[in-house]
Amino acid sequence: MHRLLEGVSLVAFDLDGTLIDSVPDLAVAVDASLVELGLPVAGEARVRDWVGNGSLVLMERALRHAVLARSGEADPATDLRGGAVTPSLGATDAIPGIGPPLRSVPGASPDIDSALLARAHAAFLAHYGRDPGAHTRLYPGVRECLDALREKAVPLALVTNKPYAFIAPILTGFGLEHHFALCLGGDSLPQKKPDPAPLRHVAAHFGVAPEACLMVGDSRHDIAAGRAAGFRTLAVPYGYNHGEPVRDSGPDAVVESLAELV
Ligand SMILES: O=C(O)COP(=O)(O)O
Ligand SMILES: [Mg+2]
Repeated sequence: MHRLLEGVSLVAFDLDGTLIDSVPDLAVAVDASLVELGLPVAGEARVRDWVGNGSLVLMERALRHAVLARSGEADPATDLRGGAVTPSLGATDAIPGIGPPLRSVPGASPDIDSALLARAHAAFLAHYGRDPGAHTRLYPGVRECLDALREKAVPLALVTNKPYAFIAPILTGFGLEHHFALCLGGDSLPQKKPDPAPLRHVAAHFGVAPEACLMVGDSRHDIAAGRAAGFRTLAVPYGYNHGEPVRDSGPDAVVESLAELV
């Protein structure tokens, strides 16, 4: 058993990039949505760097990239990875929602019209919802870890920024729907990670002191939320962290596989 688990009465897991490699399905849905809007596709490698702040921000990042790509200014050095999360109203013109050819400085983030973002997000939810687990896989060590924690009778919670509606179909596909006593999606509360509110909610729900709770995740948002909530924090390095090493966020420990936890 990992030292961080000593005295722990509740474990909260992140989902995407921690338990499941969901990017193949997310990328298919992002690209199908972009095609529907007449925009260039993004591809799996880019989508991997955009996951982590929920589906609306994912589509905002995808639109920013598509607008730059369409105007021939997509720049591999452009940092859209953990980029802007506040949609702003932009001019609309040729394609509804996208402004005139961008007078952008390389690396600048174009404004995205809120109506276009709403359309793109609705398209994404429809495409992804068709079969959110089709090409999604559990990471090695995950089942072993969850089964062992269940045997130890440690209550488990799932705290993801993914919309709540997708959690059950994915967990059910892996036969893991009974492992979690509580699941929160990115739309379950007004706040999502890195805000500590979802983790505080989980700790309060089970009546466990934050010091006796462990947050396990793959991104800086999980570690920041865990720390701000007073949880212990454990990171896995194989997931999605906007292309940055999650170690840089200062988790209490890092494990290569969740099997090391138990
Ligand atoms: O939907 C996302 O952006 C990522 O979800 P996660 O919080 O499970 O990593
Ligand atoms: Mg994650």
